[in-house]
Amino acid sequence: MNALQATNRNFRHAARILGLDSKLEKSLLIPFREIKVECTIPKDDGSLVSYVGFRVQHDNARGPMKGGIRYHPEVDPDEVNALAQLMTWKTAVADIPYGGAKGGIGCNPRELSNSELERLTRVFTQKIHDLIGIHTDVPAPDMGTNAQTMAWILDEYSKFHGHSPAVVTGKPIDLGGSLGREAATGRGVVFATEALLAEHGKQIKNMTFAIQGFGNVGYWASKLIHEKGGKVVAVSDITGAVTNPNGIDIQELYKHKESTGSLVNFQGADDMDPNELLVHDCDVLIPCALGGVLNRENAGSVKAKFIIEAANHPTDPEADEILSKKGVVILPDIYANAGGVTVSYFEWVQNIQGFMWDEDKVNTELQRYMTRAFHNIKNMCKTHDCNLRMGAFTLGVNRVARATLLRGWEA
Ligand SMILES: NC(=O)C1=CN([C@@H]2O[C@H](COP(=O)(O)OP(=O)(O)OC[C@H]3O[C@@H](n4cnc5c(N)ncnc54)[C@H](OP(=O)(O)O)[C@@H]3O)[C@@H](O)[C@H]2O)C=CC1
Ligand SMILES: O=C(O)CCC(=O)C(=O)O
Repeated sequence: MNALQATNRNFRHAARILGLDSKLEKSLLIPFREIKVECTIPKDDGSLVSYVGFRVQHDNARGPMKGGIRYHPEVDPDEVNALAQLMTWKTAVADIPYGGAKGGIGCNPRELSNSELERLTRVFTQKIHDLIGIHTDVPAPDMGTNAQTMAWILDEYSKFHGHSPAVVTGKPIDLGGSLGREAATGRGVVFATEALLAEHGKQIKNMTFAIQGFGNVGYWASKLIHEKGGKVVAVSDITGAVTNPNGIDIQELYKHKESTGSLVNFQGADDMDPNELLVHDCDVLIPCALGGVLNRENAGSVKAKFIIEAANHPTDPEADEILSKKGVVILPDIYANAGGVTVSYFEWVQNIQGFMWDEDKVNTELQRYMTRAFHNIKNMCKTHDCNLRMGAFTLGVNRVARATLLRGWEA
């Protein structure tokens, strides 16, 4: 089952629980608009290379569509569709006034120079500039993209539409980015973890964590967990994995990766097989990289008691079933990683107001939104006697369904 089939299945399950009308269900599932563009750029050596870029705008019943842009070799239309749909439910779970979208380019950013990445981003923006906008669709970073990518989109978009900082979020502070946005997804993951653990009479301090991915989300989540006294006993990235049963010093590991480009051969930990990361002995597993990493092959061997889905759709439905039978508690992506889009919303609000918040205000508001969403999900779990994933899906789908019905269908 691919990402789209899995996401559709979860949506349909939620629609059944909510007793949605079948026509409304169908209309919520079909994307508002799917964009596919060809992007040809000259490489640094003068040769031409073509890439395919996608933007799927899933739903706008609750507000402008919102979601990241991913640069990764495995980007495909079904995955972007699934990720766009997840954004619709995520923004509704977080109760921010947005719909959902996602974009991506099938490329390997590691194999492109900075100037090639800039040309590719500008060509992609030229192709989609009339379909995105402050009140229509607002992109942000995702895997393989960052604040610099957003700066190029902002600059290219502004050539057509005038200076428009609110057209993207996750941009550099000097161009109107928000304090706290870079750390926001990881910080939100930590607030979500704290809310979940508190329900189980536990806290981060002294619990053990295994973290897959050491990019934006993985780095910030592991750094903040380490600062709160949690023991990060294993970390992996695309280059390998390291482990230390006494806890890894995350800042030292970060410096090591900065200087060597890799996690391996770090003095403060032992190298380990990266395939072992997801089944490593720990209390809490946090996937922060690719989708579909937990599947029927490895789910039975997972030792963690809690899984926090910082990545999007890291658990496929078969793994979901195996893990819940084992009693593993899964905090779903559409809630666990919503801190990023929540602070993106704060950034957009600041741009529109022309007023900058200090970082404490951003973090305090983020915690309030994450805690409120957790309690709303728990209420749905009680009402519908369902797990946290269905609690989050029913919460999000119900909000979008209500907004859609209120708008009405008259042509
Ligand atoms: N950025 C954000 O605000 C948000 C991101 N997310 C989700 O979080 C996840 C991570 O995104 P983000 O941190 O932004 O992306 P980044 O590109 O910053 O980091 C991705 C990380 O995953 C690692 N990685 C890639 N492939 C593998 C692999 N096969 N095994 C182990 N590690 C791997 C990369 O390794 P290396 O460092 O070696 O390249 C990198 O450390 C994605 O699923 C994304 O959709 C969700 C909400 C918001
Ligand atoms: O910050 C945003 O707008 C979107 C972040 C994102 O792509 C995600 O939550 O998956």
